Amino acid sequence: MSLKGKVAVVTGASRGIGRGIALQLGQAGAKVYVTGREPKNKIIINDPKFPTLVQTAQEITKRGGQGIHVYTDHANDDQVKALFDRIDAENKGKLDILVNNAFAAIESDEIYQFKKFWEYEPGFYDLLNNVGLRGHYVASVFAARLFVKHGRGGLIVNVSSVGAKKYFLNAPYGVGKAGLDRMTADTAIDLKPHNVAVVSIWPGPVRTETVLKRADEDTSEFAKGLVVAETPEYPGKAVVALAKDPKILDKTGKAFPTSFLGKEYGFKDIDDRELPVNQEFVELLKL
Ligand SMILES: NC(=O)c1ccc[n+]([C@@H]2O[C@H](COP(=O)([O-])OP(=O)(O)OC[C@H]3O[C@@H](n4cnc5c(N)ncnc54)[C@H](O)[C@@H]3O)[C@@H](O)[C@H]2O)c1
Repeated sequence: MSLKGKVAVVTGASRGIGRGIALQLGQAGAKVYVTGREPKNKIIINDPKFPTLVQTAQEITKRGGQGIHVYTDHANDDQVKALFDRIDAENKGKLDILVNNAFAAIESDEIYQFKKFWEYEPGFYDLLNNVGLRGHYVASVFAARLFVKHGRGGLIVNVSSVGAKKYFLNAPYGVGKAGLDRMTADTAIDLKPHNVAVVSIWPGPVRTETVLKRADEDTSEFAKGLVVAETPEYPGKAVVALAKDPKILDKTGKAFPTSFLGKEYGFKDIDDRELPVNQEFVELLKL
């Protein structure tokens, strides 16, 4: 079963997990709208050393889907509304999948300072949760309006983390991820009568460009752990499996580790590794 004919949006897809998810959706045949901020330095757009939104869209098309890049700053509600208006107009209201992934803090140096919450300025909370939690809420509002108006069902996947259930990185990271999983649970209740499922995924450590660059400069246990980490496309395989599941509404409102979904749906990472189910995550989620 392919995703040909399906229309998807992946937010924050110029690099990292968003890019990995967008590429897998494209490989499965979907039309994928990918979002990210417009680069300030136009010269890098065609430089293969710098992952860009345009390159993600091109790679989606190369793999058999249709990639469309739409420069969108997810801190700007008007731009997000314009994105969904465009999708509505270009697809006669058809939208099947929204993946809420854009996240502003991983690229900032501050997050790696591992300070106590009061040692950061209050605005640190906004860096973690404006494009993250709030931006995911805003995109969900506009996507839900399309899903409900056109009555064809749908799927929202929220990219969450173990930070939803235990201390990870810093206090506002956990607040945002716990809020996101709660958003998954509560928006799922509102959307279930419209056959729209909402699911959170928890990747394990992922070998994104940013994380690998940090790991090069780092000798911590976290950096060593990356040897067994997921590639950015493994969460993408999880999203594709969820999108193909005819019983997806059985999962609505809940969070799932990507490795748990790998076992359940029988997919491997793109380098052919079968990732062990993360038992700590499974216990935290009481799956
Ligand atoms: N990397 C990991 O190991 C890991 C593990 C579990 C969960 N996660 C979660 O996955 C999500 C993505 O993380 P990542 O590691 O891929 O981060 P990343 O920094 O590599 O990628 C974030 C993406 O969001 C985009 N973005 C940032 N600000 C934006 C804005 N204002 N508007 C539009 N796009 C914007 C970036 O351009 C980029 O494409 C986060 O929610 C993170 O918590 C990451």
